[in-house]
This record gives sequence, C-alpha cells and structure tokens, in this order.
Amino acid sequence: SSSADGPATHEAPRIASTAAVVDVDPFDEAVLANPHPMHEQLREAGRDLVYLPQYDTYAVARYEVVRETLENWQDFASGAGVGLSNFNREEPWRAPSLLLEADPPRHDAPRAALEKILGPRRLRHYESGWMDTAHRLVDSLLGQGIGSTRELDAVTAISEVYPLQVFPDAVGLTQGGLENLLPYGNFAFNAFGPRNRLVTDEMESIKPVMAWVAQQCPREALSAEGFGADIWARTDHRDLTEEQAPMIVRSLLTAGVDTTVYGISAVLYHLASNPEQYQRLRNDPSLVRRAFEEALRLESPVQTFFRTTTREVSIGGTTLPTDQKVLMFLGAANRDPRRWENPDAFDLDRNPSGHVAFGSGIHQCAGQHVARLEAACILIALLERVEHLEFAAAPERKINNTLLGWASLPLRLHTT
Ligand code: HEM
Ligand SMILES: O=C(O)c1ccc(-c2ccccn2)cc1
Repeated sequence: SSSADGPATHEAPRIASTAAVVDVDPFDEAVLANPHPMHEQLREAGRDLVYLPQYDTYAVARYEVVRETLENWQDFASGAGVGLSNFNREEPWRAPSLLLEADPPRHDAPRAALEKILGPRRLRHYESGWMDTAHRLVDSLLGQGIGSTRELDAVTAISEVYPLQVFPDAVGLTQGGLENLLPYGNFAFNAFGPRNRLVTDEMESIKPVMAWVAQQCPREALSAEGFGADIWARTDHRDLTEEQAPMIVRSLLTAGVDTTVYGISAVLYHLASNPEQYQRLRNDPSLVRRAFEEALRLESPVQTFFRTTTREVSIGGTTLPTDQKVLMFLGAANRDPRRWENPDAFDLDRNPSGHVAFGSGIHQCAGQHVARLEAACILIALLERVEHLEFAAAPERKINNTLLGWASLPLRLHTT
C-alpha cells in the first residue's frame, strides 16, 4: 500500500505516529500473575491505541476500542492467527482452527454448524444429567453429615473435576485418556503468546497429547450421541465436509475444557472473597447466572489475544500499518472505569451484560452456553448445601500466557 509520500517501505515497522508507546511485557510471569496494574497503565496511557515495542505489536485496552476491534473482522482479521505469531510469516504449531483462525467466508459454515449444536435449545437436553452429576460431586465432597465444615482445594476438587465429568461425555469421547485434555488446552492457550518457556518447556511433551486429541476426532471414535456426533451428522447433508468435521471436534477439545475450569474457579474465588454476596446469592439462587457473568467480567479467564490488520486502518485517530498485530486486553476492557462503575467490585446488583469475556462479534464464544450451563449446575448444587464458604489459606495463581486463573483455592465450606 502506498501513501501520499510514495510506496510504503517495509524495512522498519513505521510506528503509527501518535500511538502511546508503553514499554511493558504482558507475558512476563509476574505480570501474568497480577495484570491489573499493567491494565491501568495501558488504559491511562493517553491514547486509544498503544504500541508495545518489545513485541512490535499495537494494543487496545479501553472497553469501547476493544469491543470495536473485536467486532471489525474486516480490518482486524483472524486468518493470520489470533496469537503473536503471524501465519502470513510463520508456520502455525498445528493446523489452523476453522473457526478461531478463519475469516468469512471460510469461517461461515463451521460457525453456523457449531452455533446450532451448542445453542441453548440443544443444551436443554443435557441439563438434568449435568445437574445430577453436580449433586453427586457436591455430596461426595461434603458427605451426608450436616452442620459440619469441610476443607478442600476448590480447584483440584471442583473446578478441574466437574467439567471433566460432563463435557468429554457430552462431546462423545469413548477412548479414555481424558488426562490429556487440560494439558492440551493449557499448551494451546500458552501458544497464543510468545515462545517463552511456558511454550518451549512443553514443545516435545505435547506431541503425544496432540496425537491423542487427533485420535478423538474421527467419526468412529465418537459415541452415537453428543456434540461430536451432531457435527459429523452435518456431513451427511453436506453442510460440512469430511475434512471440516474432525477439525471442529478438535475445536471443542481445545477451547472447551480449560476455559470452563478457569471460569468456575473465577466465580468460586469471588464468592469466597465476598461473603455478603454469597449470602445474597444463597437467598436468591435466581442470581446464579448473573454471579457467573460478573465473575467472568472481573476475571476474564481469557485475558488477551490478537488480530492482524488487513489494510492501513485507524484506531482512535491513529493510523496503523497493514499486516500488523493488535493485542486486545479483554481483562482491561472488563474493568475499564469508562464503562463500569466501581469496576473492581464483585456486585450482584450490577448488570454485567456487555462484558467481553466471551469476545464479541462473529467470533464470539461458540461455547458460551455450555460454559454457562456447567457453571450454573455446579453453583446451584453448592448453594443448596453450603451455608457459607471462606478461604482456608491464600489462593495460588496458575501461570499461562493467555489464561488468568488459579492453581489452588483452599476453601473451608460450612454445610447445612
Ligand atoms: C468460561 C469459559 C469460556 C470463555 C471465557 C471463552 C472465551 C472465548 C473467547 C473470548 C472467544 C473469542 C475468540 C476470538 O474472538 O478470537 C471464544 C471463542 C470460541 N470459543 Fe469459547 N470460551 C469459553 C468456553 C468455551 C467452551 C465451553 C467451548 C466449547 C464447547 C468454547 C468454544 C469456542 C470456540 C469454538 C470459539 C471460536 C468461535 C469462532 O471463532 O467463531 N469456548 N471463546
Ligand atoms: O477452534 C479452536 O481450536 C479454538 C477456539 C477458540 C479458542 C480461544 C482462543 C482465544 C480465546 C478463547 N478461545 C482456542 C481454540
């Protein structure tokens, strides 16, 4: 592309003249563990558009411009990958997703298929089974006794257990090896970041895990009922091809496990941190879905990912060059005081809708209703039997380039 003063050169990236340069490393492990001070720095740098020199990437952190960037798929594309790596220049670590890393029109058929299969109407079929599983898990944790207290790590005993009890079965996995799912998602979300040790440490060990995931996706590997079967059934009417179907099953296994584990940990963290809000919820369980959304707004389990410009485009009055990565800070947007009053408070009186924890626009989370149903079921089962909960010790962060969450949530549960 050329501008008024002749053809654009490409030897050095031209920094958009008026972007605010902020020299921070969003993938530094200390920052990954506590990103909120950096978010404030990025939001208050003086411009809608920020430039991060360490990664030669632009960035957006304010709510309005994050939302605009998410929704403008024409200028900010996904086809070059939604990680730091630009697929126009580097080989992806695995075949690109037909949803996440595809732009219209290639994105259209896989998206239309998955939207229907994971839609709220279809999910009603899973509701009673998932609720029963939640009751069984809570009863196994709390025992039959009443008026007692139980200490447990809510991550290892609840967040990492419940999704694995319901989701692989709903997808239709039949071959065992479910212990591969969390490591696979953990690696996939690390891989959106730079090739730091979080990625390089697992480059070799992830290979058999990738092979296991690939073996779960063929039609014959999946049970006759479930999300996988529903995806494959659409090849019978040519809504999808035999090449697309296994890749869409892979999408479920990549995006549908670690995210929900982090989401459930997020809401348990805030309920334990806000006892009066927990009592409010216990007295009015109809607030359970709002509690999950408010926790997603505050924690944004998926913190960041990228887009790539498809032409010279302006953000906030600053022109960006083409083929440039733009990092979107969903976590910063979800606590932007320009959009949210008292942004850091967990408040069940707030209407959290409009948060971007599930993204926005054509790539908005295709599994959001699955995530919501899982969280609602486990929360309802806990509310019925746990009078109040508190921290038994300090929680510990789990570190990932993209996901923000907890490795440990030591809780004391007082049961009725
Ligand atoms: C709390 C849990 C979850 C969170 C916070 C979350 C977050 C997100 C976000 C932010 C995106 C947008 C990515 C982009 O714009 O590039 C997304 C996309 C996606 N999510 Fe989720 N997700 C969650 C659970 C799930 C589950 C349970 C599934 C599968 C059952 C799933 C499947 C997908 C897929 C397939 C996409 C790509 C959609 C597209 O590109 O059209 N996610 N998710
Ligand atoms: O289709 C896939 O494999 C896939 C889909 C979605 C994600 C994702 C990425 C960033 C934020 C939330 N979800 C990852 C993988």
